[in-house]
Amino acid sequence: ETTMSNDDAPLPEGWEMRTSRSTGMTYYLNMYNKKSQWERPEAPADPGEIRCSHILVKHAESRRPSSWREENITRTKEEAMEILKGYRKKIVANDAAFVDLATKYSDCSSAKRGGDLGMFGKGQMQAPFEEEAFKLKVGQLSKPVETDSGVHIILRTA
Ligand SMILES: O=C(N[C@H](Cc1nc2ccccc2[nH]1)C(=O)O)c1cc2ccccc2s1
Repeated sequence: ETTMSNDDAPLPEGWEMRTSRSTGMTYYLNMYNKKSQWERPEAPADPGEIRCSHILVKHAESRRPSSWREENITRTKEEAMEILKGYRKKIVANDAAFVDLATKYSDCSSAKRGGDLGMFGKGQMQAPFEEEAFKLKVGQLSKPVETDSGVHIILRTA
């Protein structure tokens, strides 16, 4: 064995270890695209597409300062950030469910789907949103993210 093999370390996200039925050799399966490789992966598998929900709080400088819940949104960006941090605190403290706050308060039309945006790949969402979303592990909640639409918190669901 020339290189140090860390077979007991956990595999990076999105990979699973398999044993070849014919040779008994260990190989690695990318759970997103079902491709296999002999080499132990060093980095998370590229998910290609992920699924997220979000809570958006718009403000006066939002690209479209209007939503299903408020025809003319006048709060400042700072106020929007404070409101959103309040929601994040409740979710983290388990005082409120993400989906309930999204349904009641998100200024995105996805509020009707509990904040769910469905599956998306790179190049579909505004860059700051995409950048933060693709960093998240499944089940992880982002810090507040600013886009031209307003201020968001993102929950990766798949
Ligand atoms: O862009 C949308 N809605 C905008 C607000 C908004 N801006 C966003 C920017 C990034 C990610 C989600 C975002 N939602 C609006 O309602 O003014 C979307 C609504 C929905 C609804 C269902 C699935 C995807 C989407 S994307």
